Amino acid sequence: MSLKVYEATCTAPINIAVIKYWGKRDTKLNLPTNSSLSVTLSQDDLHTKTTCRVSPDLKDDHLWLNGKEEIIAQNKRLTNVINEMRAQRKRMEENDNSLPKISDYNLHICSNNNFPTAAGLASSAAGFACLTYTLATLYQLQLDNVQLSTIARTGSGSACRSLQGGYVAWEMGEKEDGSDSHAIQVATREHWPEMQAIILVVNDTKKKTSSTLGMQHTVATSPLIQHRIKHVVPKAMEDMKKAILNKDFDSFAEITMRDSNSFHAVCADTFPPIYYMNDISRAIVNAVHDYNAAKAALGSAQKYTVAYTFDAGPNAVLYVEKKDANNVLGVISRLFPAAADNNIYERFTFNEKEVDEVLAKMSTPVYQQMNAFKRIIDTKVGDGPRILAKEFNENVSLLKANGEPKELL
Ligand SMILES: Nc1ncnc2c1ncn2[C@@H]1O[C@H](COP(=O)(O)OP(=O)(O)OP(=O)(O)O)[C@@H](O)[C@H]1O
Ligand SMILES: C[C@@](O)(CCOP(=O)(O)OP(=O)(O)O)CC(=O)O
Repeated sequence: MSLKVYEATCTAPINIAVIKYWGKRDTKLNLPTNSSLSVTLSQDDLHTKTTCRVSPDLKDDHLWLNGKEEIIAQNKRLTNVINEMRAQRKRMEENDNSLPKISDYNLHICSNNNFPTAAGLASSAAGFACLTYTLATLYQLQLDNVQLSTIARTGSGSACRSLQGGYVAWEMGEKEDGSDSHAIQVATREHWPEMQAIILVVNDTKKKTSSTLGMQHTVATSPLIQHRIKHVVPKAMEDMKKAILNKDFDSFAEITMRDSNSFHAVCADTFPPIYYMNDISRAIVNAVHDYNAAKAALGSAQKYTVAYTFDAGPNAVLYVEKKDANNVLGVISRLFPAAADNNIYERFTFNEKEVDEVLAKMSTPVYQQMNAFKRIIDTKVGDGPRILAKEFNENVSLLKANGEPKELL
């Protein structure tokens, strides 16, 4: 006879930083050398989904990521989060005898990302936020989002910012134990609903230098990062919070682009240098500056209509207000053409006359190589993690009744 099963399934969003986290002062606890700030993107488009189950039936702990087993004991990031959540549950059980002793049961975890893993699309952020949130739901822990963020941080730094929706700051903190290094919401997604993001996926394969290692090399070898930490980021954080609260797109855009450039400059200052952006990324940067100038010349009251940012990879994330998103994409479709048999732009309809008007004021040449993008994701600002089920539900769970992972769809 099968014994009682406790299970939870949740989803969590990715976040894309507009002020980047790059550098650790403590590599075990993922304590950063600077604060950072990000925008949470909609889970309707990109998300991690995770099911966690405990039961006296299960013989060992197991975790499957995108259908493939990961050995938990060999992955410090996973053990950090899982051990801490178990310990929290155990303390609760010790203080309340009426609670079932589920912290002693083995765990089966199944997690799927609906987008490429380890390709610079913040999979570790969504992944560890989802793991933390799903375990908290399973174990019924009474922790708020700020407390959860300190635990998710020990899995992957950027994950602490995916526990809330909207605009989220990760305050670096000062304490050695990391208890004050957590994420705080700056504004909800409803505060600035016009904000949209367009992700131009240039490459969706696993990157050569992981963020974890890349930032450690930068801290160890780059003199420039000291300037970034001490003088650039503190002011950018203050100015960015004001820009968001005032819904001031010009300031938001300029700080975002400058910070992306500052981050890639410290990567280039690393020895040997790290280059995440490629020729297509740089062509996008030039096109965005040219586009902004053309719009201003055509009488736009804004200095910037669109902003770019690049994480540890060549993919561009463009932030743009809803009123401008279609025109920006229309111009991109002309400058980065798709071959006749490539339908990447097909789902969009552009006002070709308005696209021509902007292009006439621009000097960026058409990119010679066709099919620059593997995929285009147009999305909006989103909410924090969602609970899909607090018990086993066959339709929602990623695990079969016998505890094995379901086949990937
Ligand atoms: N759903 C998940 N559950 C648990 N761990 C995950 C999940 N998704 C990703 N990870 C972990 O995160 C690692 C990828 O992190 P990495 O920082 O290299 O790439 P990324 O997060 O996609 O890119 P970046 O952080 O630079 O934007 C994976 O190899 C895996 O260990
Ligand atoms: C460029 C970034 O995306 C780097 C993210 O680094 P990670 O959070 O993936 O690093 P670890 O803490 O080692 O897991 C910038 C950012 O998201 O702030």
